[in-house]
Amino acid sequence: MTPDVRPLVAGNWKMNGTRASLDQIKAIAEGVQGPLAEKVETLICPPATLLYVSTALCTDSPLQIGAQDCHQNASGAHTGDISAEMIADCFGTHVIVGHSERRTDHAETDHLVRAKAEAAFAADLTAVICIGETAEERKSGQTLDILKRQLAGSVPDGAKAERTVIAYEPVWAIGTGLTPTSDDVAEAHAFMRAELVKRFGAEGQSMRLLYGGSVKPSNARELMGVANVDGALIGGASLKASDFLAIYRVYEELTA
Ligand SMILES: O=C(CO)COP(=O)(O)O
Repeated sequence: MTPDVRPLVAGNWKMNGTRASLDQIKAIAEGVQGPLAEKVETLICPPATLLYVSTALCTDSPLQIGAQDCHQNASGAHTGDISAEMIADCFGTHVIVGHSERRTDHAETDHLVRAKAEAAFAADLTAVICIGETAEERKSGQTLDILKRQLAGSVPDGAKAERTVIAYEPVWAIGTGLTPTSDDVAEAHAFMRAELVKRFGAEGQSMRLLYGGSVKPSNARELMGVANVDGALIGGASLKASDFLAIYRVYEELTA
């Protein structure tokens, strides 16, 4: 954790979820009611098809709803894409940009990710900007160089802590059940913090740095307890309300 920074526990449903899954959103929305919500923010990013109906289910809950991607332009001839403005129009509050699956599946570059984050800011959304090294890059000792390059390339100038979340997701840890050691997470997060402070000063000190990649109820306590880890970006385990809530509740102890 980072002193004076409110953690964020976020779920990325990826290309999973139909109307039947709305029961899980409802259960999460109910489960995050209570005093812990004053200390810890929560967010679920369902597929775009469920965005509007999900926000409607959360009107009485602190659970926030976001999207998984946006186009860099505000509108126009871009078949199949959605804009940040459309997400905001559905009462979404956040958008994930630069997830490694999009960098791979859609050849997204740091330059494009930065433009998407700028589009998010323009629509008054919080951008959850994802970065992380591949297994090969880690093996060859390039992890910190990759993080440096991705941070420099993907985070817009003028990014503010209030609207910027960085998610460190080692590509090799996503959906594999593998996680870095606490020491490796601590090293990566301390490095990212230092880079952000160098560039953004006090704003960089309070930007939230999430860890993502095989976060489960069984390892959340350890990972969330690492210095400069201000929450989680959870894939598979966020699809089940009981798992998501179990991860959220590790903060009962961490914030006590
Ligand atoms: O990619 C992720 C979240 O964005 C992590 O996914 P898993 O939690 O399924 O490893």
